[in-house]
Amino acid sequence: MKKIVVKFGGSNLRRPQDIDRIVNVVQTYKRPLVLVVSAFFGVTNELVACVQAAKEGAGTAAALAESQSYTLALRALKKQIVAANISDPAQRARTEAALAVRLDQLDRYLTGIHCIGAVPSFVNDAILSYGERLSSLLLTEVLQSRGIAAREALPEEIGLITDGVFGNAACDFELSAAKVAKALAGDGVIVVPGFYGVDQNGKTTLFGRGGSDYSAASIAACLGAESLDVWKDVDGFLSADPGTVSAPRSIAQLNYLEAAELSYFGAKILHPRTVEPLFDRDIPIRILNITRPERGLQPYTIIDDQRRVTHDVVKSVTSTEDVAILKLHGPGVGFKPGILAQVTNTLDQHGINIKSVLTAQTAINLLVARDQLDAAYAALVEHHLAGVVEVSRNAAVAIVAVVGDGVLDASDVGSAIASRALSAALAGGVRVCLAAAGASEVAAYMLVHEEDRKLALQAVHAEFFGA
Ligand SMILES: Nc1ncnc2c1ncn2[C@@H]1O[C@H](COP(=O)(O)OP(=O)(O)O)[C@@H](O)[C@H]1O
Ligand SMILES: N[C@@H](CC(=O)OP(=O)(O)O)C(=O)O
Repeated sequence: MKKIVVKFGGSNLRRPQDIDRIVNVVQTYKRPLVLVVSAFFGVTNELVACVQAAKEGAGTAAALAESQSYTLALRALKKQIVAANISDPAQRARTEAALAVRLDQLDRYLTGIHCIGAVPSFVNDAILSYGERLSSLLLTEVLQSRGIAAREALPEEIGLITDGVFGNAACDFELSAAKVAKALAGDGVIVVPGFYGVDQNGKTTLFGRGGSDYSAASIAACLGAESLDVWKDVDGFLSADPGTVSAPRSIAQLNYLEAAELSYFGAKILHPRTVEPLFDRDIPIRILNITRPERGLQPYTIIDDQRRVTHDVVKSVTSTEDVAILKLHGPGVGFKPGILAQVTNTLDQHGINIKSVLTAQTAINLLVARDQLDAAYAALVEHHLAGVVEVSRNAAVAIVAVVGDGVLDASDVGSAIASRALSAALAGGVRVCLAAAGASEVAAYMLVHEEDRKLALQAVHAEFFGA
């Protein structure tokens, strides 16, 4: 029987008693499972803050004291969770002892960076993985205490090998697939901490923030799983971020392309690369809501390869501020051959990814991640590109995208979608800097002034889904 890979994230782990809901879900499946689990809500952010304080304090006593007070708070939180979920005193003591071993490891890493006054990338990734390492241990122990045959399997033990890029790794399927499948064979429930794999030397490499979705997708791909079931705290993929738009609609089905574009353009519900490993393996992603136990295992959203153009074409509207514009000005930059090649080579040498390129006769617009803007600007200014008279940058922008199969269709409805979105934004008073349609079959986007992001999202959502 094929396995189901089930992912529980921080949205399912907010309070100590939330573990109970997870145990109930696991029992509902009544079959062997691979669980991928994230850190408790907020824990990774705290670890990031600890590392940041260490970097800034560069080995000072104050920064060390801050780290120690954080790990003490984490110990207290874990004790609370154990007390809320394990009633047998002997097992409680055993779990606390096992957690203490892991917390001691974390303490040693944190003390180490204070001693050397620096945070090497491999240590950074190791430290940030502890939220997940604590959750997987804890969940395994709680499942065992409820009579469920469960065991923990760490990425370094099962051979989840990455390309070795610290902070933003990708899974190496050639090296991982067979080993992971073998290690995760067999009955029972196997709990794997998400968020990281290991390089070929066994060093922890993170999959980027929110990366447990991608861990789970990678494991599902290695196993040729029946499905990847992702449990969240909302009714599946929604027509917009519920934090910005009131009463967005639940989307019953998305195809892989649509889901990939939505995550790329900022829909926070899935890590941007979650769909990648599943695309050509035909493994569906099912999104379920842990706060609605009455629905059992019925998903709200299924993401698969079915390409369906709905009557209203647009399935979701999304936005992100993780973007900036780099503009190369020159009287004939759009005309001269070779400039773009030089630009991409230069940025590539500095490890900068170009999200999009829009050219005109007198300007080349490059969209890059906001945190790479300054490095990209410096690299291009330093390179002195022939024909470029000025390089300018603008970080005060946001992307708003409409996504749905058929958005760029030549039919009347499809071709009207991008202009409807743009008109709705403009009519709502949004300052639009740039618009693009055609780069993807299923998405069109516009760049707006960052202060107008919410307004734009609300106006465009209202245009397609009603106010
Ligand atoms: N289009 C969207 N559809 C559904 N949820 C969204 C969307 N955009 C943003 N979200 C947010 O994503 C959250 C779930 O994702 P996340 O917090 O990353 O879960 P987890 O931590 O479990 O991985 C929801 O609580 C919701 O606020
Ligand atoms: N805990 C990590 C990884 C992760 O994926 O978390 P979540 O599943 O809660 O998005 C983070 O916060 O980045």
